[in-house]
Amino acid sequence: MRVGVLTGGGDCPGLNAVIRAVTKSLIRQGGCEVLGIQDGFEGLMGDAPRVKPLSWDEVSGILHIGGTILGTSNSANPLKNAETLAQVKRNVHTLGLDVVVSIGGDGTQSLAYGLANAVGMQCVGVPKTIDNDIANCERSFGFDTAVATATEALRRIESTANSHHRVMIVETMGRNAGWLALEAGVAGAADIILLPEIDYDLQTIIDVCKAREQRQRYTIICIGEGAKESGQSLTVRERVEHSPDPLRLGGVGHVLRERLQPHLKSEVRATVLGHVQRGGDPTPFDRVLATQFGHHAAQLVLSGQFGRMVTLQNGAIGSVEIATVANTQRQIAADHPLLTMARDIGICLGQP
Ligand SMILES: Nc1ncnc2c1ncn2[C@@H]1O[C@H](COP(=O)(O)OP(=O)(O)O)[C@@H](O)[C@H]1O
Ligand SMILES: O=P(O)(O)OC[C@H]1O[C@](O)(COP(=O)(O)O)[C@@H](O)[C@@H]1O
Ligand SMILES: [Mg+2]
Repeated sequence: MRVGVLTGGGDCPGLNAVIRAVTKSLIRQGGCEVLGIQDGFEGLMGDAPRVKPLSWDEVSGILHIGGTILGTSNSANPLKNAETLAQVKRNVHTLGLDVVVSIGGDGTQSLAYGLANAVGMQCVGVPKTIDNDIANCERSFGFDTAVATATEALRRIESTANSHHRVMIVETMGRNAGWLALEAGVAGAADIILLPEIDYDLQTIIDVCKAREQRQRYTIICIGEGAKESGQSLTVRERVEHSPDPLRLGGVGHVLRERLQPHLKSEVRATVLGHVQRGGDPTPFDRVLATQFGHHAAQLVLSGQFGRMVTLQNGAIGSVEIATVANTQRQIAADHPLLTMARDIGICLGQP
């Protein structure tokens, strides 16, 4: 078999671990020829494909390294028109690919699903995201690393907040899902956690900060980039018009700072964690999970189970139809036990 491997969407710690595991399994168990497609679906677009052979040696020594040796794209749109679809179809044919392992998030899986339908390109999906927002997958690699980085940042912010008696806002990534803000907020002992799933009431936050001004004299707020005040709109950093998912979020921490400051005696400062959450080497947990995902993707390929995405459900590695994942997002349910726990121990979630 000749198998293509690509990484799509935002990069994420653990991608190289998946590339390594899937390639080694395919070579060792199936005697496959593996081709790395460069820069996500972009490598299958244009007049000629851009690929590099993935040999055993090529994927050795990359387990622990962040990012992706294949490069990635979070704006390529092969579904754009008949011309781009024809390019992909021709390039897949020229390369003689039997199947493409698409390692990526909701967007990449949506594209994989769309291409299977439009040009018959066979795909096996592997979920990746620091946002942990892929449907039917309780945990993707990259998330644990991002939580660890954001938690470390919150700890560092706390000592300076305490010294200056400030209200410190820490903004995490996560798009429209609050998993990263919630788990980092809990692990980093945030006093207030604001999530995209729960619109916040400004007065409630002011009240909590004022009460803490009297007692602890500092407050830590952890806010997910997709959070918003009740009645207000999302904070959009940038619009990428040609992308199917054009809104790039960011900056809500600063918006909240401006709203809060006039009401408080303490100084309010905001820190946007940004891409430090996506960069760097994966944690041991993510290295193991990514290796399991890569191995399982190879089993799906070798057994001809195309159109499926590897997943983790109830602690077990398995797979689901890519169709059930495309064009959906996994958000925190209103009755999630972590939310109940947070409220019960006195963490403010922005609601009265
Ligand atoms: N609903 C969608 N349908 C089709 N393509 C999408 C969709 N959402 C995003 N994309 C495209 O998928 C690619 C990766 O999306 P992105 O959300 O950045 O990464 P991820 O794969 O990590 O979710 C980008 O080229 C993006 O334009
Ligand atoms: O690097 P960019 O284009 O600013 O994208 C930032 C976005 O990518 C992420 O880091 C990861 O999202 P994806 O997993 O969907 O790629 C989001 O948390 C964030 O909103
Ligand atoms: Mg996405």
